[in-house]
Amino acid sequence: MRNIYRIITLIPEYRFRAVVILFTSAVIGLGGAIAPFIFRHIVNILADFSAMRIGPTQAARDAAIAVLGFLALRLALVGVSAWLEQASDALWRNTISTLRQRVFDSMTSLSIDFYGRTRAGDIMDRFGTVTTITMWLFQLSEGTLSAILQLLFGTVLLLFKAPLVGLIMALIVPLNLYLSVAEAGKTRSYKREWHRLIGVMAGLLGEMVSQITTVRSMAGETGIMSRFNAVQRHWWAVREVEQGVEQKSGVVINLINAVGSVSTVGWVTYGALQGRYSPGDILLVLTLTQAMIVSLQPIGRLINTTAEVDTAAERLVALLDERPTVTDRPDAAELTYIRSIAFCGVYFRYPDKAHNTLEDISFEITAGEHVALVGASGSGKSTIIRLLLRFYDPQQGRILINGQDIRTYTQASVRAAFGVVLQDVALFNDTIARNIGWCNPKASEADIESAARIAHADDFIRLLPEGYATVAGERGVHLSGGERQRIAIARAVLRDPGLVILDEATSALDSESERKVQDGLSHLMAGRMALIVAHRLGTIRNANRILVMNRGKIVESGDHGSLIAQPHGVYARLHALQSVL
Ligand SMILES: Nc1ncnc2c1ncn2[C@@H]1O[C@H](COP(=O)(O)OP(=O)(O)OP(=O)(O)O)[C@@H](O)[C@H]1O
Repeated sequence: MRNIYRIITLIPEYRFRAVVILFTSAVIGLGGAIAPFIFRHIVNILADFSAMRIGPTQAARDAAIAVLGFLALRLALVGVSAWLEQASDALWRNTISTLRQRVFDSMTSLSIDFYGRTRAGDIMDRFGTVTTITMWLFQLSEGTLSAILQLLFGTVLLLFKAPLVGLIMALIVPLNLYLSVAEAGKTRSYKREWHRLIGVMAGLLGEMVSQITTVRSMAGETGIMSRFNAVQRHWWAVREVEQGVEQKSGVVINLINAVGSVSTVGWVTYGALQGRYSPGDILLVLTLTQAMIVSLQPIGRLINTTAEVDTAAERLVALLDERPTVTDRPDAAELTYIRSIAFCGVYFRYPDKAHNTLEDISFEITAGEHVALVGASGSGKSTIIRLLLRFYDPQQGRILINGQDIRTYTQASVRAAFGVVLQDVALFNDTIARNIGWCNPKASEADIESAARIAHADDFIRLLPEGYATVAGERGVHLSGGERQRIAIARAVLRDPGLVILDEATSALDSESERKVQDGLSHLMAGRMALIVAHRLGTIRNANRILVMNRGKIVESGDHGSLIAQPHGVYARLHALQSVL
């Protein structure tokens, strides 16, 4: 219950309404428990009438009053139940939406390293448990408390009316609860394991769907299917063992209840033959004990589901307990403009790596300057950009913006001041217009179209079936690599950034597309500071400074002319190689 309790503490605002619903459902349950007393009263009236202890008029009047009382009770229960159903559903909608929102907010605030080590499918699976948990909470609030109260009430009443029957029930009820709790304890580790396996399966499915082109093109379906089947078989085996434990405990509980049920019927019948009970009493005791035994079963099942829901909640709590590794200082200021950027002796190691990815990186970009990063694959160029975007903080050294440590500014304002065009352009399943303006909600249609014109995207957008209203992304129109890049450039233009960050696409575009992309980029970068990760040296000839990287270090620095003049330099070698190609 620890994890479910943690989840409940996340939504304290609904506590009062939940208590009212719990109380009302208890009242309904107790209302239902009054019925056997009315039946008892009616049977006693009929017995008195049969034995001629009362006349027909009085019997008819008393019976009519009792039936009317029963009618009033049922009508009241119908009314209160209708209110309860509506109130419970409203509360369920509120809690589920609030919890979903909290999980979503928490996911959006986590640092990038979390997404590097957690599979998307696994996150989706944990997100889905919000529904399981809230459904369970309402199952609990709707019937359980009243069932427990009925059991208590029934046992106490039986202890007075038929002490031996009461005693039997006083043993059966706690024994049932004890065995159900013990069963839940024994099966907990299995439940935890199969929930984990469901997460793994969801992860595999997510991976397969997002990488479908790679999987298809390499005929990798069999490979991924056999990985999935192996996890599925493991899940099957765990579930089978768990079911075995549950079954054993279920048989023991049912046997105890059967013995209890038969002995109460036997004892009451014996008592009646001895003349100790009136017909009404017999009916009352038998109805009560049978109702109690019947209600024990769902309570047992609920204890079992509680354990299951608690393990699901454990996975959700673990997700919610994740804290961003990169956070804003409480006194962080808003960055409103950029005058200069500087890396000063920066060392950086990825959390899961044993060695430094960047070592002693120092460089500066001042107003209007274009600085390019070149070097072999894996030399750390993109990592520099990731640090600038504050996906990670360096372990040593400082990154300065306008002479101030980057950590003195809020992350959002730093990122908002950048116009980023990365290699992989992600398009959302939305219109082209919204894809361009998605992080500038205030941008008008005219602003979006003007940005698209600067990025040389307007011409191809207008040729799409619905122009700017055409849906792109996962289920939308397919755009080529060059077109996606131009969308990304339009996005960056719209932001009017202080610094343009460009991770140049590795795959070559056709010359027409390349020219348009380059043209768009030139417009974007004109008069602005820019940091460019370059794969093709031809595109950075005019950069003010080129930083050549090798194994996490800057090994050469200068403009194209000065670097090319070093015949044994890394840049000159790279340049010679690309010229040959
Ligand atoms: N999220 C990550 N976690 C751990 N290691 C990483 C991560 N991202 C990159 N690396 C490692 O850091 C090193 C530098 O990677 P980086 O992406 O910065 O290289 P790069 O110079 O941009 O390469 P490329 O030109 O191929 O894009 C590589 O060894 C890479 O494996």
